Amino acid sequence: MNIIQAENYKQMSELAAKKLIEQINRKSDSVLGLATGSTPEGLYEEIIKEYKEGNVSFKDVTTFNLDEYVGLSKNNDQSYYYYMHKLLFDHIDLKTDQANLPNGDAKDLQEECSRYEASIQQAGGIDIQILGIGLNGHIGFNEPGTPFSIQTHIVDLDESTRNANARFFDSIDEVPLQAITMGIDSIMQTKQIILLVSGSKKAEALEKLVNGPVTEDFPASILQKHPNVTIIADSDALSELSQ
Ligand SMILES: O=P(O)(O)OC[C@H]1O[C@](O)(CO)[C@@H](O)[C@@H]1O
Repeated sequence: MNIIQAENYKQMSELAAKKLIEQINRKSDSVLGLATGSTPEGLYEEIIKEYKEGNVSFKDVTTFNLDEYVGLSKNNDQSYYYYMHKLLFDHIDLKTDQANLPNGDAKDLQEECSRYEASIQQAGGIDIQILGIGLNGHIGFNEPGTPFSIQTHIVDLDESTRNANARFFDSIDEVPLQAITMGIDSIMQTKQIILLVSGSKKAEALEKLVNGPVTEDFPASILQKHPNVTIIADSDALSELSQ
């Protein structure tokens, strides 16, 4: 694993944007894997800035998001569909039909998982995947105990994850109980991974990811086995590693 130390959140976001833009400028029809949560918000701001300055175009790019809540419609302002449009897609020249998220409002969720996984394969696989990490080591919404062999699937969200994400909702009761997420196997099949980690709250999780045992009890530990992972972390997140 290659670890890049950023001074702070802004620099982490700039470095990640630079890597994504280099990828697109090298291969205009790149397939990007995108993440939600607080961590990539700065990355998306940087990308929009670079796009507006004419440094990159997304017209041939395809994107796949990691996950989506079950039961929220696209118009719900807590859905990841809404988040991605508001924070990125509405500001760049990515074609709407090239921007993919699991449909958490599908009638047949199982079928939706298979359809989503197949559409990633049809697009030729993901060239570069952006990841964040949850405090309990989740990547996407793959909670501790998720089999490493699983592809896109429906998950019951951990109480700790619902609590962590309650800050985006009016109350914890409104946080969905389930989500659709790309599985660990789907993530491991991506060609390159950029993991973003910011803040002292994530320091312990990052230390476990890098130095801990590879175990389904801590899903992110599987990244030790991926051939091309770059971690971009700020100094607060790296505090447990550098001791
Ligand atoms: O960036 P945050 O908000 O700390 O979230 C960490 C991770 O948790 C999720 O939001 C899912 O809860 C992931 O999509 C994200 O990578």
